[in-house]
Amino acid sequence: MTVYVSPQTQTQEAPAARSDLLRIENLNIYFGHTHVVRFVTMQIQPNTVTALIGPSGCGKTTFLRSLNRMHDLTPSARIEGTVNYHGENIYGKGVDAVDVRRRIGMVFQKPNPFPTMSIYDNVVAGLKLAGERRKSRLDEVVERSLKQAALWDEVKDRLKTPATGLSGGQQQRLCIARSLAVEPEVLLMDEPTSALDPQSTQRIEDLMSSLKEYVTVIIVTHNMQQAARVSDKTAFFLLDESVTSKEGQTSLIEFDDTDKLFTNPSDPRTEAYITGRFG
Ligand SMILES: Nc1ncnc2c1ncn2[C@@H]1O[C@H](COP(=O)(O)OP(=O)(O)OP(=O)(O)O)[C@@H](O)[C@H]1O
Repeated sequence: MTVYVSPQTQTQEAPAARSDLLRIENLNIYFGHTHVVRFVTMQIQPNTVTALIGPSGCGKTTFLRSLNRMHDLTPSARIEGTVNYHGENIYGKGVDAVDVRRRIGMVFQKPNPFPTMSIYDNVVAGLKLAGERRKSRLDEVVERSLKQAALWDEVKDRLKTPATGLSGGQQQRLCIARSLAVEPEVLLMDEPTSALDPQSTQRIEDLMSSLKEYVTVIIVTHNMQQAARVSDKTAFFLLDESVTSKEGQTSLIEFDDTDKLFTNPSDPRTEAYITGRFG
């Protein structure tokens, strides 16, 4: 089903199969002359958690941000290749980036609730912006989203108090609730626990498996144990400058079931990384 392309720009292409929620093909990302993400091709299946791992600077965040057009406002960024969402390129002509970001949401490294707003208003900020005013509808979305983000029980008696009164971990779950409120299909998470204490990290990790019921999650993490704990699939990224042939120049070294990648990787570079020999 086409969900974000205006009627004039819809293509006649048949919709992709449900198993092809996101199909990334030959994706290259440059900042100026620097080739940061190279020839990445991968498919993301619905209702899965995919972890992106790899050494610092290998382009994980850059890749993640390309999946909902977050580089649009970076003048030096250039993107080649395609990111097909339900069979249509999100970078295609006439595609509305705001609409893409509603369907493919993002949670950032540091919790960033709107500081002047209450817990309630944070959750419904996106819906209100889209014109929703019905109190019953807003109430319903607040309860549903906070429950999905495993925060409802902790805040249900203080919804109208400032979001800044919450702990860091609670603020991050509030940001997850805020993203879920507009019912995205995909949630991109950029190291969502790196600013949190171990207990809050654990809460978010626990949340991950239930989130899969509602959304497809793609998460960048520095923490390999976390990737192994929370994800179904893992993608290992690396910029291997020793490879000179164009065919070999891909940032995506290995992409497989998480169990397989961590126990029996196919590529020696993956093995070297997961056993701590570099990075
Ligand atoms: N806006 C930008 N302008 C120029 N270069 C950038 C920009 N954003 C990222 N880069 C560069 O792109 C490369 C990849 O960065 P990126 O943040 O994607 O890596 P990463 O794998 O997520 O690293 P880390 O694990 O340290 O967060 C780095 O060399 C970085 O300096």
